[in-house]
This record gives sequence, structure tokens and C-alpha cells, in this order.
Amino acid sequence: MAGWDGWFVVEHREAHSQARAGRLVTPHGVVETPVFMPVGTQAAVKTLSPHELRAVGAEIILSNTYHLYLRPGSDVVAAAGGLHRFMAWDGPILTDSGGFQVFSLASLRQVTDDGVRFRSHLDGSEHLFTPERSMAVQRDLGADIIMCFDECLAYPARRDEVEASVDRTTRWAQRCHRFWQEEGNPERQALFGIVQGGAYPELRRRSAEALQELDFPGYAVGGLSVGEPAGVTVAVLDATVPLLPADRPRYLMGVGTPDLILEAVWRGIDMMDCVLPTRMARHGTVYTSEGKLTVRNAAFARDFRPLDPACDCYACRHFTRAYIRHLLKVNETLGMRLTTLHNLRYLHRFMERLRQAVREDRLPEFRAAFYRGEGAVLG
Ligand SMILES: CNc1nc2cc3nc(NC)[nH]c3cc2c(=O)[nH]1
Ligand SMILES: [Zn+2]
Repeated sequence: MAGWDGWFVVEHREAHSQARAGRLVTPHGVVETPVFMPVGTQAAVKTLSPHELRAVGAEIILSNTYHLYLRPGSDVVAAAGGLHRFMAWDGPILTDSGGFQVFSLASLRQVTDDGVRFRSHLDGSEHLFTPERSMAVQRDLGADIIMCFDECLAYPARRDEVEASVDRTTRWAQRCHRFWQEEGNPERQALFGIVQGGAYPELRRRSAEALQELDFPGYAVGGLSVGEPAGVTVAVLDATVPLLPADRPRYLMGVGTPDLILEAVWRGIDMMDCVLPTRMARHGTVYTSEGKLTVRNAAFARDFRPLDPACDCYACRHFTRAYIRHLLKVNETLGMRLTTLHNLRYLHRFMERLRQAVREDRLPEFRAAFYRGEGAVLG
């Protein structure tokens, strides 16, 4: 609809690829794309404050509808004035619709065309998530970008299962769109359709064409990063991204290793999210310009260098591998905080270099240097 024309501005198309550099203009600020979005599952990016998130350069973060619906409840978040006020993050927020978490976390699920009946993974209480309920919860949470309630199948899935799932996801998207228009906040919250279709190009086309009928402010590629080989992920992107409107943002859900980020941006993806960089940080694995290293390992017990000598983050400016290893070994929270700060800073700087390469039509050289491991992170 006319209202969302122009909210996403493509500023440059890279000369040798489908990559583009642009800006998303949201009520809580502008986001440079391509962008990697840190995940704040339960209204916090684990171990970090909003102030620290700003310090590492984070611009937009994710939160999960399923978790916040169960705890503390979207009514509590709404009473606080919405998620931005509740968590004191004044930048853009994207909430997913709960679809993926219900399928990956809840138990005793029953999927019908009406929605998904499930038991909470917390206390076994029974709930029914419908497209309308997901839209109402996301409206109450107040994120700038909200996602359709969809069905994400595991990989691999039979073609007939995927076809039925695509058609259900389309019907659910129509219901989400109607609720958003009639009972949501269609001027302030951008609703994204989510393309499904498994590893079947013609089902991806079927899904993308059906969603475009509704003219969403943005489109996500769903159903990936669910255990398929990286080659399948990339092949599905090759088949799907060209089907999406060039003037709308394209969001690849659940992808965040640097190599896949690079391949996705090459193919025209503008937004990505992943829990990996923060989750692996808490387990002591960090990205560095010489490759990944697991600082918990004994090899670093007397290594008094920073995590990455080439990094400008707070952890690398003040602390050593030996000290951070010690903190992790004795389970001092500061250890996880420092590795998390570092990994998010590293990914943010990786995205800055990637955006610059796109703007300067240098993506082939950037990609070649990345795979040679020169000054880039080994994903
Ligand atoms: C909210 N809907 C929705 N979320 C997702 C989150 C994902 N996260 C991953 N890997 C970590 N794959 C995903 C796919 C979907 C998907 O197909 N749909
Ligand atoms: Zn660092």
C-alpha cells in the first residue's frame, strides 16, 4: 500500500551481484542495510544492557512473541508502554510471530487451519495461537516490524507436505494482513510476509506470488536454517530472492554465520538475524580476524593478548584471553558479557565492511578476501 512506499530506500546496487545497500526508515530510527540483527529472545540480548548494545553498534534487535506472550505476558508489556519502554531500548525492534518457537519449543502441538494448539514449555498450560492472536500480541508489544504467523516445516519435508503448508501459510498471511489493517497499527508497524516452500523452487514461487498479492511492507524468506546443508540454503535463495519485489526489504530468518551472511547479501538479502553469535559467545567461542577461537581452551591460559588484536571493542581494549578464559572457567558472568560484547562488535564491523564493499562495487574482491581468510572472519 502507498503508506509503506519509500520506507525502504535502496541507495546502491552492487555492480557484480544482486547485493544492494540501503536504509530502513522506522519510527524508532534509521537502519543501514544489509544489517545483522542481534536476538533479544526474552526482551534482552542475553548479558548485555541497551547501553552496551549501542556501544557495539547494534541498530535493530529482535524479540520473540512466543516467549513474551508466555512470560511476562503481552498485557504486562503493553501496560509498561510497549517493548521499547519496558526494555529501555529506543531503537527499532522486530518481533517474530511465534510460529517458529511454537514448532521448536512447545510440546503437544496440534496444527489445524485455525491455528496451533500447544502446551507451554514452561508449565504445560494449554494455549491456542492463531494468526489473529499473534497479530494482537505483536500489536501490544509495539515492535516497529512484525511478522506474519506462518508454518515453518523441518528439513527435509515431503513435497506434498510442503505444498499444503505453503497454502496454509498463505491463508494465515491473509488473516494476519486483515487483522493488521483492521485492528492493528498499519501506519506504525510494518508487517512482513514470510515465504515458505521448503527446497522446492516451484513451491517457493507459489508462496512468493501469493504473498505479493497482499503487497506487504517487507518479505522474509522462512523455512531455512532449519538443519539443511548450506548448499540447499543458498540454492533456495537463488530461486526465491529474485521473486521478491526489489523495492521492499528482504529478510532471511535465522541466518547469521559470516559466510552465509555474505552469500545471502550477494543474492539480494537486506536483513538477517541469528542467535549463534551471542550463544556461541556465552560458550566461549569468539570470532577473530584470524578465525574462530574457543577461549575456554587450556591453550589460552597464559595468552595475554586481547581476543582479537584488530578489534576495537571494550573487551579487546581492556582484557586478555587468559583473563576471559579464567572468568568463563569460574563461571563469572563478566566472562560471558565480554565475549558477547566482542562477537556483536565483530559482526557489526563485518557488516560495516560488507556494506562499504557493496557501495563501492567491490563485493567480488571482498568475498575472495573473506574466503582467503584475509582480515575477515572465518565463518
Ligand atoms: C516467525 N516465523 C518464522 N520464524 C523463523 C525463524 C527461524 N530461525 C531459523 N533458524 C535459526 N530458521 C527460521 C525460520 C523461520 C520461519 O520460517 N518462520
Ligand atoms: Zn573485541
